[in-house]
Amino acid sequence: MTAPLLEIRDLKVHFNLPRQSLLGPRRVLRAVDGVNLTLHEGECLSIVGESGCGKSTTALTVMGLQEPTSGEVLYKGKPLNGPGAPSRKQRARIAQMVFQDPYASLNPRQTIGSTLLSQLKLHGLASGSEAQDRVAAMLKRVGLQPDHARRFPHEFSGGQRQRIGIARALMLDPQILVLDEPVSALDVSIQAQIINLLMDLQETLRLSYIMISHDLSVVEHVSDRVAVMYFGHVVEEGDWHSVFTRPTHPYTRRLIGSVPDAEAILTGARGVPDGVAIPSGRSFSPDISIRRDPGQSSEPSALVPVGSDHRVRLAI
Ligand SMILES: Nc1ncnc2c1ncn2[C@@H]1O[C@H](COP(=O)(O)OP(=O)(O)OP(=O)(O)O)[C@@H](O)[C@H]1O
Repeated sequence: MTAPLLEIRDLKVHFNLPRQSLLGPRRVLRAVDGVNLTLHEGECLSIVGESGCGKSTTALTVMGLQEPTSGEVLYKGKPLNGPGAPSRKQRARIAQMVFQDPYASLNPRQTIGSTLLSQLKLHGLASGSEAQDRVAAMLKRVGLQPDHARRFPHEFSGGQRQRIGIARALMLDPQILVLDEPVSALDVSIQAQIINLLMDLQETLRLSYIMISHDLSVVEHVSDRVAVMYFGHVVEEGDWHSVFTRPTHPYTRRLIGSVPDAEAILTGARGVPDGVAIPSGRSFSPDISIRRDPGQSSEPSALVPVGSDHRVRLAI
C-alpha cells in the first residue's frame, strides 16, 4: 500500500467545561481521546458513531478549524499543525469541507458566480475571463449550467445547493474533501444523485474523502474504509466490507446488527450518553470477548488486528 495522504496520530481534543459549583471539580470533556486514522489517496474513509462521539471535532481538526490538545495531523508526512505548518491559505488547497446544509454556508446576498470567483481571486489562481471560464466549467462539472452563476442561493433546490457547495469546495483543486453529512438534509431521491456525483468526482479528480455520516447505507455505498467512533475513541476500523460483514466490537455489532437499530443509535434517537458523566478508564461492555495475544500491547486502548485491514479496540 502507498504512503498515506493524511495521518491522524494520537489526536486528543479536550474541552475544559465550567465548574458546576464554585468549589466543584474541574471538568474536562474528552471529545477526541487518542484517535489514529489514515487516509490514502483516492479512498473514502467514513467516520460513523452516535451523536457526540467526536466525529465532527476530528474533522474540524483536520480542517485546521479546531486546535488539537495533543497529537498531530500529517499531510504527506508533514505536520499540518505546529511550527512550520502550512498557512491557512495553503491549507485551503489541501482540504476543503462540504457541509450538511449548504444553504447555511452560502452567502444569500452573493450570486453563485461571485461566491465561486471569490475563491479563485482570494488565492490568486485566476482572474478576468479565465476565472469566469473556470467557474462555468466547475458548474458544468457538478451538473449545473454556466448561467446559474448569475443566480442567488435561494433560487436553487436543496440538491442544486449541495452541488454548489461541492463546486465551491473544488474551486481550489484540493486533494481531500471532508464531507460532513453531505446528503442527510436531502430527499432520498436526491441523495442518490449527490452520492453518484461525489463518487464520479472522486474517480475523475482522484479525490480522497473523509465522510461523516449517520446513514449506514450511504457509508456502505461510498466508503473504502470505515472508522467507528465511540466516546472519543475509534473502537473499530478497517476495510468497509470486513467491518460491515464481520463487525467485532460490541458497539459496532449493535450499529450494524440491524439497520433500523443502527439508524436509531447513530441519530441519537436511543438517547445520547453524556460524555462528561463517563469516568476515564470506563469499560464499554462486559461482553467484549476479543482475546489479546501475549505479545500484543497491554494498553487497553490499543487496536488489535482481526483481519488484514481490520482492527478493533479491546476496551475503552
Ligand atoms: N467547542 C466545544 N466546547 C465544548 N464542548 C464541545 C465543543 N465542541 C464539541 N464539544 C463536545 O464534544 C463532544 C463531541 O462533539 P462532536 O460535535 O465532535 O460530536 P459528533 O460525533 O460530530 O456529533 P454530531 O453527530 O451530533 O455532530 C460533544 O459532547 C460536544 O458537545
